[in-house]
Amino acid sequence: MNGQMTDSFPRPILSVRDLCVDYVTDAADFRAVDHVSFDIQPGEIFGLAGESGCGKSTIAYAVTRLHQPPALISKGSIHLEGQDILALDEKALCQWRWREVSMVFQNAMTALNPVITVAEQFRDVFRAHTNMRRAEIKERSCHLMDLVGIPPERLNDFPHQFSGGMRQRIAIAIALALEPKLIVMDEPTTALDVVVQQEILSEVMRLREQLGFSVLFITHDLTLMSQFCERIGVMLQGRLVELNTAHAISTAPEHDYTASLWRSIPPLRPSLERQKEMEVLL
Ligand SMILES: Nc1ncnc2c1ncn2[C@@H]1O[C@H](COP(=O)(O)OP(=O)(O)OP(=O)(O)O)[C@@H](O)[C@H]1O
Repeated sequence: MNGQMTDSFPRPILSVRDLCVDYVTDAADFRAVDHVSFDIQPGEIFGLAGESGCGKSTIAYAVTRLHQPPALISKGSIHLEGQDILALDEKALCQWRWREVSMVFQNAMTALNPVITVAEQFRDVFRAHTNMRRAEIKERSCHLMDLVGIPPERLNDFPHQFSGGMRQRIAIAIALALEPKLIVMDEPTTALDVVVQQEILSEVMRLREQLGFSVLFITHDLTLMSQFCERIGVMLQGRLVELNTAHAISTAPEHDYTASLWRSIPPLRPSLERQKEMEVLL
């Protein structure tokens, strides 16, 4: 497969090799992730695309070691900056999450605790992972709110007092709190309207420039993904069937399934250029 980028980047931040994840139940075993390998480079936004049920979220949970039974990693390896993630015990994992890798999921309401203020949610993360004092935590929380474009005065509000887009920005701010190397975003903007979606993703790109983190971005929306990601892996029934630059995936998909994903998106106002591309694919 193309798009490995080995020449320009000497060492990946995340390296997933030959990963297999099974759902093991009394009734049957089901292989949700089937021998998947990919790397994410420092500062790269890497996308995983594919239809519902192809195993994207299972990979997100495995990479963050948030997977729970019946999910079982039955084969392969995951390294973050050379560290073997599958070898970490629970205590090490607690230190590792947020500091090295953090997560933003689809529904911020489930990520944010509805009964405590946003300030308290920041405080929880800082208290669990740093020795920062109260004043320092407040200052850092204000800075993070500012970074994602929400007035710091709103720190004392509760999650339900914010719009869906603002809640997702707050989830991103908390994910950035300890300056992790990798942020896993699983359908982070799916529940939002397209304008807010674009705003938030532009914001993430800007923050990435500023802070240098990498992103594993998961969505079923290939159009959005191709605007946002440098490289894309396309999944089908647990397998990674194509991995390439976003440009190549959108202009010259190599796998029939990738081409069929594009065909399934109805263009609202296709440009002449796009019409020609579509004709080639069809
Ligand atoms: N707890 C579970 N027990 C058994 N099978 C599961 C479980 N969770 C997920 N699966 C199965 O694993 C496969 C991969 O699911 P996964 O959620 O990773 O897909 P996805 O690509 O993220 O889909 P979506 O975009 O709908 O979230 C699916 O076939 C799903 O039915």
